[in-house]
Amino acid sequence: MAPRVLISDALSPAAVQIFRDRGIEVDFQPALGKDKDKLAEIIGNYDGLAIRSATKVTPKILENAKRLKVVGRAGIGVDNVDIPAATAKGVIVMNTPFGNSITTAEHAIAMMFALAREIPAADASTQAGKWEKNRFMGVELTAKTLGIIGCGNIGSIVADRAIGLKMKVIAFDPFLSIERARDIGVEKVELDELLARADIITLHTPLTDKTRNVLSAEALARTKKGVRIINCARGGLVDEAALAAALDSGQVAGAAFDVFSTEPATENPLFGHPNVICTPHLGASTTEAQENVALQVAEQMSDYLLRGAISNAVNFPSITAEEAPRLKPFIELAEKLGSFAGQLTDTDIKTVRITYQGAVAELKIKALTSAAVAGLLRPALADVNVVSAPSVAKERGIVVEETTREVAGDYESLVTLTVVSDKLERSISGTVFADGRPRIVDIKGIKVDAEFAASMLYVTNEDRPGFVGRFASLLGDAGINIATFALGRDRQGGDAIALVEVDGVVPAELLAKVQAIPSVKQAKPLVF
Ligand SMILES: NC(=O)C1=CN([C@@H]2O[C@H](COP(=O)(O)OP(=O)(O)OC[C@H]3O[C@@H](n4cnc5c(N)ncnc54)[C@H](O)[C@@H]3O)[C@@H](O)[C@H]2O)C=CC1
Ligand SMILES: O=C(O)CCC(=O)C(=O)O
Repeated sequence: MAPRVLISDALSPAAVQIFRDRGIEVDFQPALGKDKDKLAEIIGNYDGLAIRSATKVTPKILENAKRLKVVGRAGIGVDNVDIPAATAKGVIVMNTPFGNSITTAEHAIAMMFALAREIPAADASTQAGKWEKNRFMGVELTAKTLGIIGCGNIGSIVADRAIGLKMKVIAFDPFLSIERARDIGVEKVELDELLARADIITLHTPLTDKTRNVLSAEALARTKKGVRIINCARGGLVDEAALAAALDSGQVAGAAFDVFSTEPATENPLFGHPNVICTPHLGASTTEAQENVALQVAEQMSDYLLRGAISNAVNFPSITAEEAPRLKPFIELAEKLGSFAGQLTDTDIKTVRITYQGAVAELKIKALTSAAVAGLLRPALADVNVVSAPSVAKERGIVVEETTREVAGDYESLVTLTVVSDKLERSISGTVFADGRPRIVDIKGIKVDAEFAASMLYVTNEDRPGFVGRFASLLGDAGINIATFALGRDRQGGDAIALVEVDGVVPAELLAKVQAIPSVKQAKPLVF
């Protein structure tokens, strides 16, 4: 069945075409994002959801999204998606981190000019027939200092354009290296210095606990008198009420805002102030940017739904379309090793250690580790998956450690999963043979060679004569056919294991009889 995608915001129709060309069924309902009840009602029919900013992907929507695999944000900010809730449900969330950066930077520059020359007010006055030539006296931008808070993709494009306008650019961004600052021609400063020196401040950070109200009443009081402030990033970065007061007092000469603490913004402390310019979150609204992000999100979502390739996911490592087929058998191996250990472990798991040896060490091991942890947890938590597994493990206090060793041993690739609980430490190793099928090659240091089969019986016993005969005849008497039989032991007369593939489910009475064989220590049915 072809995957189905819902577009619930006003994306460029270019996205619809991409989905159709790739053989994905698509429903384009650009106004649906505003109707959360209707969205909750129909989301269960879709594998993918493509959005801009109007759709809020809440826990309630996700609760109903039974087959949803991916949310694609045609844009940068994913603050309208509950990422922890999506991750917990195993839904990949991807964005398009560069497609609208130039356009948004241009909007900030446009806002800067509009503020410097009071263009909106002058326009309104002129068109009202007033010809108030003496009312509007602007400021020149050349040689002024622009303070950028958040100098990432958009901030650095703004810096580039401002340098072209012969402005001096200073930036506050704790993650901006001195080298990068030098390369892009900005002076890296601390926030206090930026506040004290900037003639114009423009914000380009995401909204986080650290950036919320970065321009608070107290910060605004430390700005240069007559500063102008631009926010084309996220509402909530500036304390709007404090800014309105600073505009009233003349501490701030003007403000240009594209984003507001509540959106859609129908009322706001800044509205109606003579030195304020507002736009309705138009930063990304150009034909070019919308086409870029729509095409990109549709390509990314199609690649994931059809080929398992992941790019620009905010809650999972990237996997290219080339890597996906190489990774697939190892994801299966890791998940099954995890499942093997999970089915055998009844006690609280403290630590999971996964070692990747040989060629597999060069693959995206983060994805493999997530798969192993998902397999490990699934016997206890049915709906954990590769995306949600790391956060579920963290929630349960399970430490996940991964190690890579490039040197190959007996196998070209070897994955070893060790589970540590209060009572025991258990290791199991596997590999993928040339046929692409995962194999178990070592259990607790005992060499075996077995495939993972739908129904298996795992037995540990003392290595004594007679076990195999009794065991096989018990299965035969119960009418259980043995498909494959793998044996291993650490030494003659030592610990031995049997891993048997059987047709059908192992009945409880048979299990009890196997457990009653004197040399048997443990017998456990396993399903894969
Ligand atoms: N108005 C609009 O329509 C649009 C708004 N945006 C918003 O613009 C913002 C920036 O986007 P990008 O530049 O693409 O993101 P980015 O991730 O490339 O850059 C953000 C920068 O903020 C910095 N930063 C993080 N915490 C900080 C802190 N506490 N103090 C100072 N700097 C900090 C980061 O180090 C990074 O360099 C995002 O929030 C995004 O949602 C993006 C596109 C359109
Ligand atoms: O889609 C939009 O218009 C908003 C863009 C935006 O805010 C973003 O990409 O972060």
